[in-house]
Amino acid sequence: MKNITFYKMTGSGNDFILIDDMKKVLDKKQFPFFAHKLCRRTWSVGADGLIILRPSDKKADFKWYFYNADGSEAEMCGNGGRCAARLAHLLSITGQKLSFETKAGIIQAEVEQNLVKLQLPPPTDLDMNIKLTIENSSYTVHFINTGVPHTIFLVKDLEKAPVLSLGRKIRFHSYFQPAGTNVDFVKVLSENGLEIRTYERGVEGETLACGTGAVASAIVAYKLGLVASPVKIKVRSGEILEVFFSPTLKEVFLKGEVRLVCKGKICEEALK
Ligand SMILES: N[C@@H](CCC[C@H](N)C(=O)O)C(=O)O
Repeated sequence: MKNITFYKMTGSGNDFILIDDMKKVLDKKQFPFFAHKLCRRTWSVGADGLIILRPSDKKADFKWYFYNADGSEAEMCGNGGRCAARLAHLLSITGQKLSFETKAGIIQAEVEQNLVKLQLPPPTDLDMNIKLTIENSSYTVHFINTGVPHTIFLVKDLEKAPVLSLGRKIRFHSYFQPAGTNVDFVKVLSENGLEIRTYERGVEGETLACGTGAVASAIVAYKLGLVASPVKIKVRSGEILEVFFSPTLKEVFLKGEVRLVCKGKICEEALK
């Protein structure tokens, strides 16, 4: 790992370490360990997740390996996917229109300078109006899988929403086991506008943005008759993600800004 080049990128405030391993020099078995060590803030590079680009076995431009900060592997990540697409284009691994292989299927992407649009897999497992009892209080939530599992909780006051405490209780609630869930607290702003805060599985805390969470929130709000496509979603960083979809939800897109922050070499001590 020593002397390996990494890139730090942020997708609307969701930050990632990216490594080009198209030549397959790294040991795949160590990817979870690298994620766990490198994503530690203060002690290492620090990020919400680690993304490793490798050649695709199927008919895509590349295959990615995505790990959360705790070293767990996730099937998909909307903001990470937008970062990976932009990096692959910047490194001339792909053209402006590209595809990449994930555990959630092949994702299509389009890069236009710092704006990246992804087509996500059609959502699955929609489960509306779930009644949860947590410490003698009842909550009505909604579940959807937009590549990864998300639970949506509609709130009126997002500033006062107990994202960490209630988010963690919902994330680990028996109803969602064994996979667990990400939890999005959602406020409806208008027919085409939402604001969200997300508790992320695998980061085990609030992140500044979540792409699959933005998509999940927009689709659940659409199913409840609260919004129509396109939906602009304000995330915790203050940035706006755009989600648009066909009425049947067979085509779902996520668009937003991506920044390349820096490029560097991993030092041995970053893994200590
Ligand atoms: N931040 C991501 C989602 C990353 C995966 C998630 N933490 C999980 O384990 O399900 C996004 O932008 O979609």
